[in-house]
Amino acid sequence: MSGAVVSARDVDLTFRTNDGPVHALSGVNLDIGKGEFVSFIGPSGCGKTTFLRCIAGLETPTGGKLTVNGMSPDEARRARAYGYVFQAAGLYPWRTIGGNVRLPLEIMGFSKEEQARRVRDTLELVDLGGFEKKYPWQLSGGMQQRASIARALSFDADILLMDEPFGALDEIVRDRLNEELLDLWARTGKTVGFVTHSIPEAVYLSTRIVVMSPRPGRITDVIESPLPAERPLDIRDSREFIEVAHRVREGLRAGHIDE
Ligand SMILES: Nc1ncnc2c1ncn2[C@@H]1O[C@H](COP(=O)(O)OP(=O)(O)OP(=O)(O)O)[C@@H](O)[C@H]1O
Repeated sequence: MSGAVVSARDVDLTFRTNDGPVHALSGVNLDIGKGEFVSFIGPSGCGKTTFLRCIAGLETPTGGKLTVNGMSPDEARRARAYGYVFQAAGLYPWRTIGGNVRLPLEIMGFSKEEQARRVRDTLELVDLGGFEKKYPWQLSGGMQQRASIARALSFDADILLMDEPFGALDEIVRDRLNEELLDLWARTGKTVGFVTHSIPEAVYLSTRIVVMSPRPGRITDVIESPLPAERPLDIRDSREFIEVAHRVREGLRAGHIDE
């Protein structure tokens, strides 16, 4: 697909370790179009994080070609093409929530007025309007993760990369954040790359689900979601949802048998 936001062609990555080479990614081919929500799912060690880090220019493939917005990932990183959300919220405890969200804006040299406006707007966007002056420890785990999403959105990059952002949260909070994330995605039109271990989370959120398997890390299935854009939580009881979840599970199982 020309004009893809992310384009991967035969991407390979082998880590050299003291225990010998680790083939983390093998022959990865994938295009991610503008505005897609693409989830990566697979067992531990299948290379999900590694692939996300390659897109972010934080790891360099040892083979193949990878472009982000038509540039090398490293150029895209320097052009601030993406915001990145980690599994742990990673907020600085000595900064307020507003101060944390402001940090990338300070580093990028936005004016004081622009910083203030963007902090206010992005905190509103993640429903943390009244919490700018609070410290991270004063917020629940789910609220901290929303603040870390606000930090990744504050400079309005078109791409949002999320590495198991809700993995450490309980089921109910996770459900709510999933709903909020879908709403945010619909309102902002970002292109999202999302790593998860959870089949329901992947199926609920994604326009496409990329199933991966380990040793070597590779793509075993890519599933186009038939679900409508509008997704209330109880869509998880629908036949379409259960069918997609079933196909993901089959993909995971097939990858396992291949090992
Ligand atoms: N910097 C590194 N040096 C050496 N090996 C690495 C490095 N980073 C990752 N690996 C190895 O590459 C493989 C893929 O790791 P990766 O973290 O991408 O998997 P993952 O699918 O994200 O797993 P998890 O779900 O546990 O986070 C694993 O075998 C891992 O041990």
